[in-house]
Amino acid sequence: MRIYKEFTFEAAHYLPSAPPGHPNSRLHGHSFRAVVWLAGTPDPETGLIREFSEFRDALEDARQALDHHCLNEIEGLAAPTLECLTMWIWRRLKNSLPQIARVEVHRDTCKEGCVYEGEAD
Ligand SMILES: Nc1nc2c(c(=O)[nH]1)N=C([C@H](O)[C@H](O)COP(=O)(O)OP(=O)(O)OP(=O)(O)O)CN2
Ligand SMILES: [Zn+2]
Repeated sequence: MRIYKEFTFEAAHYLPSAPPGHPNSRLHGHSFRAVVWLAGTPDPETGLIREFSEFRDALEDARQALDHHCLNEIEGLAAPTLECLTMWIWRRLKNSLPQIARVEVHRDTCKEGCVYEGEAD
């Protein structure tokens, strides 16, 4: 069984891998929507996999680290693609949310996103 919670953030970035003069090589901004999934079995006494207020507090740490920042300046995000963002969020949260099972990052205005389920960890 899985539960999920979302958070959104606005951030700037540029892609160092883009050729000089390409729009992606210049600083620009996006609205992002992250969805974090936890997997587990409900505790037989509480009925909870994880209390949602604790879940929200853990996500708030990641949200504050990302929101209204230039992603390239954040340690571990020198190449701030959706792929790297999903892994960064996973690693940021795995200690506070050990049941983490899936991280999605969506860029809804561009109709694109990325899903990470811990393959590289
Ligand atoms: N595999 C990936 N490819 C690209 C990524 C990525 O994270 N993973 N990121 C980008 C850039 O961030 C680029 O800004 C996204 O551009 P694009 O998909 O063209 O989206 P829009 O320009 O339409 O977005 P707007 O917010 O409407 O400007 C490129 N490739
Ligand atoms: Zn971009």
